[in-house]
Amino acid sequence: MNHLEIQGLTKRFDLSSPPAVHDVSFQLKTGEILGLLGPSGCGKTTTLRMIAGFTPPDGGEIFLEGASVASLPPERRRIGFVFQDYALFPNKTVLDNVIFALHRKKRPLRKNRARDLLALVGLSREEHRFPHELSGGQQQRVALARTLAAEPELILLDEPFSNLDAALRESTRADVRSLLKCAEMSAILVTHDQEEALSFCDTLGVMNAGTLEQTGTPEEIYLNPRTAFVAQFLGRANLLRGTATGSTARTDLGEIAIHPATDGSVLLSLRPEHLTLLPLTEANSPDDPPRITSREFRGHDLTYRVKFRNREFLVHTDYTCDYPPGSAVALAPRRPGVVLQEPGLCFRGLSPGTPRNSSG
Ligand SMILES: Nc1ncnc2c1ncn2[C@@H]1O[C@H](COP(=O)(O)OP(=O)(O)OP(=O)(O)O)[C@@H](O)[C@H]1O
Repeated sequence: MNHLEIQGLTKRFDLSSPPAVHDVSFQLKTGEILGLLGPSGCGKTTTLRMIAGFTPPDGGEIFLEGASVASLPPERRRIGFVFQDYALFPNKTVLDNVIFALHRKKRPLRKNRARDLLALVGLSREEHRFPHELSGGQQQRVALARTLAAEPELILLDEPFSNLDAALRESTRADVRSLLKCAEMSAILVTHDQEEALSFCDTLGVMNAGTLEQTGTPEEIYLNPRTAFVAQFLGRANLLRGTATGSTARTDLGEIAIHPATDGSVLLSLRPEHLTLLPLTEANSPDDPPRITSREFRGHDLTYRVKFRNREFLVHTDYTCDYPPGSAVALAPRRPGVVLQEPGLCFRGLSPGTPRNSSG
């Protein structure tokens, strides 16, 4: 059974504007960490707040362990919420902050349980400190210990790492992920940081303007983006028009492999690392060949901008594929172009409008 199931969740704050969240559906398995990813204002926090019970939905259903939570107030949903600003009590010690969240436990048991939780988040030695005596990452771990103290069945994390500097953010999110995994907690992380989503989450949902455009594992979404928005929001993408006949398409780059098979006009996504540069030969030398406009050495790879037919392609190669700026080169795909969903597009073997993968 799914731990959490959301069906057709919808919220409109203002009748004169489009809904903040429109017909959002997804599932979360026990112990799974789902990332809700999308640009500012796309409806991530509103979705989280509806699950927690802070914002009433206008439509749709939320099931926890198969039971609807519609009639339950936030405190009876057994959902923990970790906020961006940690919301610790500044005048209480670390230990007392956690003890405060244990009010449902019998008084003599509280201190030991709080110490167990602080040990779990690696802060036993800091129990007598006050929040202002801790680093941002340590404060975040206290907030997590306090949320775990309430023994929630699900934890919702709203941009919990955004106040930390880059180095601390990376180590804190690795710590928090392993804590959640140790505790076998299901969690939803809201973020607009794609690197955070990729490294922290088991599955992702990419939101755009109130709707969920695609769900799947990070690999599925990265390698098979469904729409141009997803292709460009998660990673970088070269978008290319073409005319498809089955598994190939005629494009500015010549005839290239595509997937899935389709016919007619298509919009394709090619990741920069799925393109490569080759020396020009008589066979691949058009009148006005692709030309390198910039070359950036990035240690383990090289990033090129290549101008061809009045547009720019982004290409990532390994450092051995070395051409100086200004060179004329051949531009070749190393993987099939991914056919993106557009209105009216029909994949071979599927009826019009059918998503090409069942995960999203
Ligand atoms: N209480 C509210 N009253 C009116 N409009 C709201 C309210 N809360 C959110 N909105 C609007 O709903 C839309 C979605 O907001 P939401 O906070 O869910 O986006 P978000 O994806 O979490 O953004 P961010 O990444 O900036 O936090 C926005 O247009 C926002 O202005």
